[in-house]
Amino acid sequence: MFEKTTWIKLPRNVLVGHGVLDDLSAAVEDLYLSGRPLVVTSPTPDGLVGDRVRAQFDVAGTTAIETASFDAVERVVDDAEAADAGYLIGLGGGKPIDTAKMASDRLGCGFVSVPTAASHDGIVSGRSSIPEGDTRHSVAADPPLAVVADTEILAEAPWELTTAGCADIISNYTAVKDWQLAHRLKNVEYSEYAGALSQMTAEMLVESSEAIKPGFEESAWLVAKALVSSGVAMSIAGSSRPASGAEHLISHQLDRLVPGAALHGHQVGVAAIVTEYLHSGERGEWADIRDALEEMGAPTTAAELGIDDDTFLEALTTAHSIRDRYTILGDGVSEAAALEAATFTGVI
Ligand SMILES: NC(=O)C1=CN([C@@H]2O[C@H](COP(=O)(O)OP(=O)(O)OC[C@H]3O[C@@H](n4cnc5c(N)ncnc54)[C@H](OP(=O)(O)O)[C@@H]3O)[C@@H](O)[C@H]2O)C=CC1
Ligand SMILES: O=C(CO)COP(=O)(O)O
Ligand SMILES: [Zn+2]
Repeated sequence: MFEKTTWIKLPRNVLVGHGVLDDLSAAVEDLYLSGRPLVVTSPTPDGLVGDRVRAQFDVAGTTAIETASFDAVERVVDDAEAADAGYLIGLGGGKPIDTAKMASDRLGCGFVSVPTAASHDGIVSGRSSIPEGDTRHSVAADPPLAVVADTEILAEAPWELTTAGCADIISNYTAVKDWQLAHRLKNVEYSEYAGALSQMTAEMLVESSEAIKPGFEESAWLVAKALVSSGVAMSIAGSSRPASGAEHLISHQLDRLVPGAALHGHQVGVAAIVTEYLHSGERGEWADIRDALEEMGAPTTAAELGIDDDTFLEALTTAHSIRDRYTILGDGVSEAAALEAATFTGVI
């Protein structure tokens, strides 16, 4: 008997464009959700657009979180239960969106993603990435039922948040290579559809790089569309594999070693330069990745991340151990090989 089953969960309504925040209630109404929403946000987004969101609903309340943590998830769950909320609206960057995503999974209720920064592809994905002590849990959760990405708001956010989103997408190149490698060496299941979509998303963004400049709302639109596409690739795969390989392991390890040093997307971008070198050597495409990041104004060195060389090297040599995910890091990169890769590529 043929036993393979595919279950792909995708957002139903995706709105990307100028002023679409004011269409949030219409996008939600179209989902036939019942009950009142709890708005899950953080201080800056709440101050910027919280009232514009609340004005559209009879809200059950607002929970503002400072950091993404399991405690924050618990707080949201408690607040939602106390207020008898019917669904959650995650409003802000990755912190409140991931927290709302995981809390909605715990509550068994719907969740709507309203990003105020185009900073990474978690705004659309069915993964929640929550740090706890020394580890970072990437937990499967349902993707948002709707995504409402107002390009006017995204374009007004600090430019570095947008370049972080670009770098998160560019890192799809190396993530797909790692996934293919794991498929060949470890028989890890590989989805041609998800791999192709993820790679194409990175290619299209790089081809548009000249149009990605601060002060242009079209830039926010291009990046937001790429983030949606990358999130869909993860949904098709049922894992973050299409968008998270060795470069993400290194970034997660940096989060442990130097929490808050740099944005997620910027860290994975710099790490991707090195992992591309590990994949394809001196004449490989690592310089193309570096040039694309540079063109978009994203960091290309550890120093530009605000991270010292030794810490970067420590992350590079230890990242393989933080998660059961086979990548080009194999069972560990030696100190000498790490130094060679990072210096040859100019990352340190
Ligand atoms: N699920 C997934 O697949 C992924 C999840 N993540 C997770 O996302 C988190 C990081 O997300 P990221 O978005 O980078 O970080 P944050 O949510 O911390 O946002 C970054 C900063 O930008 C501020 N901010 C947000 N929107 C605006 C705006 N419009 N204008 C001005 N400032 C703004 C935030 O303010 P404030 O401090 O008030 O919040 C914060 O200081 C991490 O926890 C990471 O694990 C990352 C990648 C993928
Ligand atoms: O950041 C991500 C994809 O860009 C999610 O990846 P993780 O599963 O490594 O948290
Ligand atoms: Zn990422």
